[in-house]
Amino acid sequence: TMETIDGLIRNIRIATLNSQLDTDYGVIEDGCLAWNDGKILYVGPQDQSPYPSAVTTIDGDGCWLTPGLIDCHTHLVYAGNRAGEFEALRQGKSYAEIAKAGGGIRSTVTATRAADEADLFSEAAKRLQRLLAEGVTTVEIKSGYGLNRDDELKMLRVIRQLGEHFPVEVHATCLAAHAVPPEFHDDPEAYLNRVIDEILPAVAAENLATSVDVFCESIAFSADQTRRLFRAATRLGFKLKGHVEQLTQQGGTDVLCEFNALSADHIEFISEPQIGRMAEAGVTAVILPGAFYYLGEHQKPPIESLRAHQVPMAVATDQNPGSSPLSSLLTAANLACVLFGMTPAEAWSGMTRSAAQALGLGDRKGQLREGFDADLLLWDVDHPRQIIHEINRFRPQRIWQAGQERTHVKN
Ligand SMILES: O=C(O)CC[C@@H]1NC(=O)NC1=O
Ligand SMILES: [Fe+3]
Repeated sequence: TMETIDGLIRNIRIATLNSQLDTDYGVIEDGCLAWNDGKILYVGPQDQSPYPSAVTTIDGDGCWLTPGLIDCHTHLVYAGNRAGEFEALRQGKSYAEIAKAGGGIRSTVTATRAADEADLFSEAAKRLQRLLAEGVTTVEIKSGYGLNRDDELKMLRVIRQLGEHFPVEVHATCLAAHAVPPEFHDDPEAYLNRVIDEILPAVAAENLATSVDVFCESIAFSADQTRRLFRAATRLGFKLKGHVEQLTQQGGTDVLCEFNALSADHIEFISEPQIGRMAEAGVTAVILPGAFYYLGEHQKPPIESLRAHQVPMAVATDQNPGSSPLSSLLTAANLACVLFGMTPAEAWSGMTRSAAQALGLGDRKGQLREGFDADLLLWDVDHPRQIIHEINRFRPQRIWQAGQERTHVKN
């Protein structure tokens, strides 16, 4: 007899998100899904299921089942807040002016350096729980507010602890190349040497991050400096991503394509040839409408061109205190549609299949497919598009992370 499997959900409509086309949800009506040991065994029409029952058999009562949500770009570990800049931004001061005046990233660096691991953990935990309540089952969290070896390691240890403490898969990214810290007196080259010679090796030695990221911008690091950073990061075995073409055109996207990086993030100022290179190099776009919205930017990322080149488009919160104080991935998805013209189906792909690709997880997450991780959300809606349409309205009825149901997540 078939040994009993862990779980089975029946009487459901399923949005598998398993078609490479962003235009549809990969819908299965009258479906069921079975899992064992945290992996999906069967997903398909109920009347073809080889599994009649399981240890846990659930009647989905006609609800929709989707993959768990993936927030593939956050800076949610930091101390303090930047509410004081809110008025200045609204009065027309630019993000770059605030940064040049010693505000911006540097003020969060000061607060984060002064905080200990316990404080950083407890502050970040509150923000992470907001994402978990929406059904986020995988999250990427960056360092980048330490900007020296000890404080970058401190941040990355907190990021690891968050993954150990909460029912979510955390992927850590080292963003030591986020800004030039005050002690380097605006000398990016000197600080970059410190990142390459001291910080990245220490992070690799403790295995505290799988990817390296960079802020390639007029107020941070150039394309050539990005190339130098990526050479070192590649030698140390890191995967690569970058904040590129966010406020100006710096050529960062070209460097990402040279290195077949995982993702190009922001890309409001990307050019048509750069999009073509992304398609050839298999680089995923990460669309971050929270920063565009909060900073009052005007240049939108070229969604139509990305769509025409079939570049996968992820959507993420970019949760950070200075440019995107947004702790809702569903709101980010709504903004991507309303501000940038993404469709709800593209936004759903952006929070699942394409977000997995942006983290190099496209072979096991972001779709309801046999052999993939059993990260599942059950929603009481008539169609998944409602979840993107109504702002801050819906939460999953039930959440499974690697086949384990989350019993409670404080909202
Ligand atoms: O302002 C902050 O604290 C982070 C800003 C954030 N980092 C980056 O590279 N681009 C951004 O918008
Ligand atoms: Fe960011």
